[in-house]
Amino acid sequence: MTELFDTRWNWHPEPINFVYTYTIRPGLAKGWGLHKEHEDRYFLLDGRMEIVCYDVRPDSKTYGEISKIILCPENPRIISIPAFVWHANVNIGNTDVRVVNFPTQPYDHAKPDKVRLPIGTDLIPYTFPPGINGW
Ligand SMILES: Cc1cn([C@H]2C[C@H](O)[C@@H](COP(=O)(O)OP(=O)(O)O[C@H]3O[C@@H](C)C(=O)[C@@H](O)[C@H]3O)O2)c(=O)[nH]c1=O
Repeated sequence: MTELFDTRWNWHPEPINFVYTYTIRPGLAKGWGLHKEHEDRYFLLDGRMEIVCYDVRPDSKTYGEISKIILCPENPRIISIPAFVWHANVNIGNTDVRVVNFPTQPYDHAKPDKVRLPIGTDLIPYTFPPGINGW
């Protein structure tokens, strides 16, 4: 049994109003993606996932930096990705990754809050290992 979210933790000021799950096959990445309005809040259900982040918030102390977070079953946790942080979610294991996302806004089918770049872009100073394919 693993709890995913509890407002009494006072971990995040925004309530839950929308939840979905996604899968990433081995060797694949969802990225790069950036949201201008909402935060993503991820909880890993299965597999091993590395999130590579590139912070383009001008007022951030990590502006211009790359950071990486690994989500794995040995260390269950919920993490948030702020708006205006590019992120690529990479399956670094041999089995499917399954993640629950509790974004701070519901998905707008008519106008998705999402900007994409290919993972091989020159605009982000990061090179993925050979064999990783994005969208
Ligand atoms: C997120 C979402 C997508 N969709 C649809 C729209 C589209 O046809 C299809 C795939 O959409 P997406 O490409 O946005 O979903 P996905 O490929 O899961 O992209 C993900 O990428 C990472 C980097 C993120 O930042 C996540 O927030 C999420 O956007 O699913 C929904 O119907 N509801 C939803 O809540």
